[in-house]
Amino acid sequence: MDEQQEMKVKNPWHRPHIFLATTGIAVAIIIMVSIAVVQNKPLHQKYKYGIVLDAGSSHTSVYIYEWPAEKENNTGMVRQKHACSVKGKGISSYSKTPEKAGESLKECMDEAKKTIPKHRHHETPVYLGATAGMRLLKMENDVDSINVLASVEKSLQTYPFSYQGARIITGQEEGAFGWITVNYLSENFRKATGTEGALDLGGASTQITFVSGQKMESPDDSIDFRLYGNDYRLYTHSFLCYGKDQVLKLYLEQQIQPKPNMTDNIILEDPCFHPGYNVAKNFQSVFDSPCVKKFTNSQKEHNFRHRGIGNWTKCNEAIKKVFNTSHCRYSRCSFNDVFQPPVQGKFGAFSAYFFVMNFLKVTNYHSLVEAKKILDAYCTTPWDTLKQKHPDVKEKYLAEYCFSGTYIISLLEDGYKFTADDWKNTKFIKTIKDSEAGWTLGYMLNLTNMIPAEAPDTPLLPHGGYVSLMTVLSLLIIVCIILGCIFFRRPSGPAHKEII
Ligand SMILES: Nc1ccn([C@@H]2O[C@H](COP(=O)(O)OP(=O)(O)OP(=O)(O)O)[C@@H](O)[C@H]2O)c(=O)n1
Ligand SMILES: [Ca+2]
Repeated sequence: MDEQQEMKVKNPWHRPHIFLATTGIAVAIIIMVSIAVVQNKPLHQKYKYGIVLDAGSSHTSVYIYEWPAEKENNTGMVRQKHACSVKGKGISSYSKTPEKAGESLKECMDEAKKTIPKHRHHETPVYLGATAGMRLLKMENDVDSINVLASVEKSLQTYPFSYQGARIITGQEEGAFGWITVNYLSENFRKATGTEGALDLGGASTQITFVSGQKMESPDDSIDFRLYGNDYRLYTHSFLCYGKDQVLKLYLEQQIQPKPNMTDNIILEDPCFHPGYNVAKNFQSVFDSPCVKKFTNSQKEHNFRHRGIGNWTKCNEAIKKVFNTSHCRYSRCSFNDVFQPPVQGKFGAFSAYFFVMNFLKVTNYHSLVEAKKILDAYCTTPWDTLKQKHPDVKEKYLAEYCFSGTYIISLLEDGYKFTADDWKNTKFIKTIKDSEAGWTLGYMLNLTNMIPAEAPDTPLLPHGGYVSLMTVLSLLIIVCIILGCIFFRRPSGPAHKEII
């Protein structure tokens, strides 16, 4: 045996399996270190929290959001941890007893204190945004609206959180932040598929928001955003008085056609209410809103009889009249002389869109024609039959679903000019990945700068992928070490024997 042969036998590096095992270990270690450096993320996430109060016209909700502290600039990371519905009506209903507006928040805010870990309290921002109910109160009586806001502010400041203000948000903010919420939760800002529009139907106002490539003819209805490195031109409009409760007042006012010499003998035969529905109502209580103006104060003292006749076709015809389509100063309008480009893409419809359609069991799997048939059948159902069938549903809601469902279809079709295809592209939603759809999340993301204009640097891998890869590589190293040990120790091959 020559010298070269002897070297080969004595030097274990010359054995291919040892060489392979060592190279495997080295490569695995290099990959692991590189990924760990790029990933640069602790395994135990620390969570941060934020609180938003949605002071709506019909009720107030307190939302608690949470997100991993290290990932706050990534889309889809903030989620709803908890929601609490404040007992009673919206804060605008306390216009004559403002101190009660603040008191009403106590239960839900106490719950927030328990839900959020104590050491995070002082850094948790709290925002209150009031919507159409307070916009209407401000129009009616500015001082009353200031007092109500002062009362909720005083109450919120007694909590250990970081109070950031209570204000009436604009209809444009309400629409735009609802759109941000929907697209943030669906992670559409990073997808090539584009964004979806947002439809919000509240008690007092309604919003439509979508990306449009058309020329924006009215600057008030247009907002430009740069989010995660993409530019978006949004069309958004909020219709005050066209929420589900206020539009019912507009409709009833039109049905009654107030006359100067009105008495208590007025009977309203209403196609949007069920046969057998027969309730005495007070003009004052029905028409207590700046949205309806045709009743004089003396007329409001009277009562009227509200009788249902359950006729969907007539109901639909009557509802159409709440949309004024006789003038349009732009190239195209939705209604009431409001500019609107043609709707485009998919839509997520939430709040009362969902409550009403969910009750009626109408989805976008039904065609528009089928949806109308379902409503027709519902509207003609006698009132007594309905009450027996749904003993747990609040009577006020139950009585109004025929009107509200018909209004929703008319708002989409006659108001926003949705075609049967646009209807198919519209989903009625309550939540997206367990977080409620609405303006609050978008509002908080904006105020805490959690939606950057440019795409933030993202980790190489999602957390799950990172953990899996590290595990596989660790196993590979262990296997290589074991193999290496075995082959190092074992005398192998005939060459060895020959030496001995
Ligand atoms: N399970 C429910 C809950 C609410 N509603 C009704 O749906 C409407 C809208 O509710 P919401 O979206 O909560 O309206 P607000 O936010 O209070 O009103 P706005 O946004 O106009 O200020 C209200 O008439 C409310 O009474 C309903 O029909 N069924
Ligand atoms: Ca609302």
